Amino acid sequence: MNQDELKALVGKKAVDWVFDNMTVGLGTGSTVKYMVEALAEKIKKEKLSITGVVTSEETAKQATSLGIPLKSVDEVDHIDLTIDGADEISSDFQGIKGGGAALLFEKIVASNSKKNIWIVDQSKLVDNLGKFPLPVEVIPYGSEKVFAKFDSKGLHPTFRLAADGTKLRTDSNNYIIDLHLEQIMNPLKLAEYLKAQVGVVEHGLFLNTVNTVIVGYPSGPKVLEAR
Ligand SMILES: O=C(CO)[C@H](O)[C@H](O)COP(=O)(O)O
Repeated sequence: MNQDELKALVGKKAVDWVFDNMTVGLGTGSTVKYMVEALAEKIKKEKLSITGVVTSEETAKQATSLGIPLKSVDEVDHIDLTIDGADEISSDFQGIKGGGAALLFEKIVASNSKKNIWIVDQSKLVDNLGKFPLPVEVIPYGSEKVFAKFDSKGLHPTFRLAADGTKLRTDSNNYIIDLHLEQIMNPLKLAEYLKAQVGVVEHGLFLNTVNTVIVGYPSGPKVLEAR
C-alpha cells in the first residue's frame, strides 16, 4: 500500500466519529480530502444533517463542490468534532501542523472544538518533533526583522515560497517562516517563545490538542487513544 492509499484509509475511517446533527471542523490537506469525500458520501447515504466549519479556502472549495453545508467558526455556537491531518505526531500526542499553510485557521477551529481527531499515515509518527520544518505564520510588515531574530537565535528560518518563487501568502495574506530545527527538545518552551514575538500570528506546534489519532498502516487503520 502506498502513502496515498494509507491516507485514504484513515480518511474514510474518521467519519465513523460523525453523527447526525453534528457541527464538524474540516481540516486541510491531502488526507483530509479523503475524509471530506467520505463525509459527503455518508451525509447523502444516511441523510444526515451536518454543518461543516472549514480551515482553509482549499477545503471550503471541496466541501462546497460536494454539497456539504458550511458555516464560519463565528456563526456556530460550538464545534462537536474537528478532523484534521498532521505533519508530525510525537508519542505523547503533540503535533506539528501547517505543512499546507493553514495552521492559523486550523488552530482557531481546533481550539473551539469539543474533540479533535488527527488522521495520518504511519510515516507521521515520530519519537521527537522537529524533523518536519516548524511553520510560523508572520505578518508581512516587519517579517524580515522576525526572520533575523529567528536566525540569530539559531532557529534556521526560511521563508516559504510559492510556485512562482515569491513568498507564499496564507489565506490571511500572511507569510510563513519555516524553522528547520531537526529536533525540538522542549515544545512548550519553544511555543511560548514564538507566541511572544511581535509579528508572529501563530505557530505550527499543536500542543495538548488531540487525544485520538487514527493511523494508517498497510494492515489497516489503527485508533490510538491518549492515556
Ligand atoms: O497542517 C496541515 C495543513 O496546514 C495538514 O493537515 C498537514 O500538512 C498534513 O497534510 P497531508 O494530509 O497532506 O499530509
